[in-house]
Amino acid sequence: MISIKDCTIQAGKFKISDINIEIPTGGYGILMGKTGSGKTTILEALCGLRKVSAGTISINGQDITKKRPAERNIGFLPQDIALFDHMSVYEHIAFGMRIQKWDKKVIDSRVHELADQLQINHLLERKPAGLSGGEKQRTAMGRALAVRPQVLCLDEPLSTLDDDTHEDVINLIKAVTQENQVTTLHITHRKSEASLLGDHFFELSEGRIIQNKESFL
Ligand SMILES: Nc1ncnc2c1ncn2[C@@H]1O[C@H](COP(=O)(O)OP(=O)(O)OP(=O)(O)O)[C@@H](O)[C@H]1O
Repeated sequence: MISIKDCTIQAGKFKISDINIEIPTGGYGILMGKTGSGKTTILEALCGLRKVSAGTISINGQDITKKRPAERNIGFLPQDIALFDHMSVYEHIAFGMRIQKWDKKVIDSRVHELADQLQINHLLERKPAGLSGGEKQRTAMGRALAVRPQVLCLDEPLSTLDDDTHEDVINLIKAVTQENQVTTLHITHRKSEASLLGDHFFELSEGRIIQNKESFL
């Protein structure tokens, strides 16, 4: 379960208070709201990239408010995807597991398992230059999911895709998040994306979180 409780988060002069978001284990939370309303700021606080000055953040009942990003067991797909030019698709997916010093054979088998799920087997030796937008998204998704995080944070992961690719990747995200049993918080501006993927819906409006029962925000 993701629980953001009574949090105050600041980014420069920008500040949001009394932020409350709760998503049960295995749930898929959608966060919407106007541009500049603070959605990324909330996601960054959850991932540990931004401090909270009040309130608590916990995952599966464990208080992680003061933990470093690497200790939180959260997979993060940032808005700009942020792939590394010099690394192959294989190396991207293996990245977190190598840092955590997983056994080589286990890394190899996990890379192939995810590449299968994400349908990027044929791209494992390629570098990001020349990959399509959808292929880059899948690679970043593989990197985010590799170490079996409890929580996945997606910041507008599909914003650069055309309508057909968009639908393909939505179906893929749905399948992959279910297969990997992660609790997800996903920022999007698209209502269709929200209703196809989400089961918990939050809107950030004038600094307040409103929880909606349905996806039509
Ligand atoms: N480091 C910073 N210093 C000053 N202001 C910041 C900083 N980071 C973010 N902000 C401001 O905080 C506000 C919220 O930004 P944030 O990126 O969280 O919005 P958002 O809802 O994700 O927007 P978008 O939908 O456009 O991605 C913006 O006004 C932004 O300029």
